[in-house]
Amino acid sequence: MPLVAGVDSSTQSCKVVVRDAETGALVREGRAPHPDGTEVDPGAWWTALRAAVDAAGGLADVAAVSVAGQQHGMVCLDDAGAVVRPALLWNDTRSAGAAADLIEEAGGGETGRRFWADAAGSVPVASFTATKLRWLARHEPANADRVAAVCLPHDWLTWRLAGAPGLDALRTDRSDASGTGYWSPRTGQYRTDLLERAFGRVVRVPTVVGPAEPAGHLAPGVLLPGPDSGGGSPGYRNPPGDPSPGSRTGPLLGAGAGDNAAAALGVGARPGDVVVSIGTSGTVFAVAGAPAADPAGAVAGFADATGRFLPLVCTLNAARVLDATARMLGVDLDRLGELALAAPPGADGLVMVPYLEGERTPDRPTASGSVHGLTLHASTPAHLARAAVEGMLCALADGLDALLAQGATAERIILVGGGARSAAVRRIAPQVFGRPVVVPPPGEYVADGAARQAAWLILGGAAPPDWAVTGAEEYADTPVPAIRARYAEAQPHVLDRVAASSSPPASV
Ligand SMILES: Nc1ncnc2c1ncn2[C@@H]1O[C@H](COP(=O)(O)OP(=O)(O)O)[C@@H](O)[C@H]1O
Ligand SMILES: O=C(CO)[C@@H](O)[C@H](O)COP(=O)(O)O
Repeated sequence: MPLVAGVDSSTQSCKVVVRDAETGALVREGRAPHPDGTEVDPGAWWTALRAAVDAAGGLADVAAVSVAGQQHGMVCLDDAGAVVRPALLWNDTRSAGAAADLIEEAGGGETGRRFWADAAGSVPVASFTATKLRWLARHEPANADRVAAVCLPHDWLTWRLAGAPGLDALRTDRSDASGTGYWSPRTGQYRTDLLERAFGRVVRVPTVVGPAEPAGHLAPGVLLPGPDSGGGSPGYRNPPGDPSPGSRTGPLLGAGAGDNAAAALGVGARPGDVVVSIGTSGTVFAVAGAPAADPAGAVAGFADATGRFLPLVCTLNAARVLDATARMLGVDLDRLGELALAAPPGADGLVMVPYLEGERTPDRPTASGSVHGLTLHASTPAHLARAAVEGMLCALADGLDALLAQGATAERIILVGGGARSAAVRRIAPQVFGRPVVVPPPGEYVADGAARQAAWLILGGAAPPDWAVTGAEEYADTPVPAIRARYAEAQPHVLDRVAASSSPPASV
């Protein structure tokens, strides 16, 4: 009964699961929080990973570990392997202007968007690593000059687990490489010309390893309790010039994956499935046999973690819309759900357009959220709670339409992520999507997908081991098209954000 571990280093927290490699049975798990913010010292992820591993009872008995993580975040390393500046995360919108510039420089408009969709699978938006590199080159030239390598959150954590053994040992996988903007899902190769276009020069990037290939070995002692070297300056554990990714005797490290690709692996998504994930981001994605290239920019043409493809739509505003609305109403998430279900479908015309962090799909990086249709009758906590759930789901339903327009089929819609723990979300989703949704039991499907990849690595074979996901429940209801119609009317009418006040609001 070999054991394997999977890690999900996501936006809000780090989760670790330890599972039986053959059956997939859960043996133990742990988690630890991440700091808030869209700019984070990678050292905080390392600290959280160590704490989550500790809470999961350690990794002394596992045969392999894979790390999945939030996509796109820019982790820049200098020649000595130290982090150059805090990572800019996928939901940091400061590089929106850089995205527009990259499209303009490629011919602008439809020509520029088509260039990027064909070359990198996706049209640049502020989320992608390439645009963050452009921002760094323009706004922090001294930091840009120090960059010797750029990698992603999961690449960096895998490298730290290997003992930070030199920049040559950086590894990534297809799914996360496909979110950089300088890797082609169609050819499976880096486009260093696009990296140079974005950053002004070519820097080192992680080697892309196949879905069931090793990325190194867990370095002895790297997770033992004791002083943590943090993220700033891990330094080299191996002599400079020794490119071996860590010790050759510890548990194997898997290639890892972007968190959405890992979720697809964790829920066992197959062609015909559309997964809707409601975490910090809202994502709608499908497993596909061919790469997507959407010049409109709504669908990102990512690769998956099995050798196939993962066309995906992402919104910046999902579970935190519920957090924010619960905060406004002074209730917890369970009560928010009860309130939402107490109001009628359509919330008597009250609509929330939930662009609380700007928005990525549609591309409205400077937008703020809005509430429309206020009347005396609809001015109740229940109506606002309902409008929040419906608005968040309407944005995802628009994503589903975009995915279907790119040729995906939705024989089954699978709902996952922290937001799927809400009974209101599960029950309102079929009304908004116009189709039933399947909800697997609450779980950490990104970490599970990473663990399944680790099991594939040690068991071998042409496909990952069969780990049955049992106990899924179907939620069905009569579609209520009026909810989306009213949302479509309200959606274009939002204000731009104003700069946040530096002082906290006075307590009431
Ligand atoms: N019972 C619940 N009802 C509604 N939302 C929930 C519930 N439990 C957790 N969440 C939401 O889950 C979110 C975290 O989801 P998760 O998928 O772990 O995010 P991420 O992977 O982006 O860190 C939180 O913002 C929280 O609002
Ligand atoms: O940017 C994307 C996908 O393109 C996001 O899905 C991030 O990968 C963050 O994921 P979560 O932390 O919300 O799971």
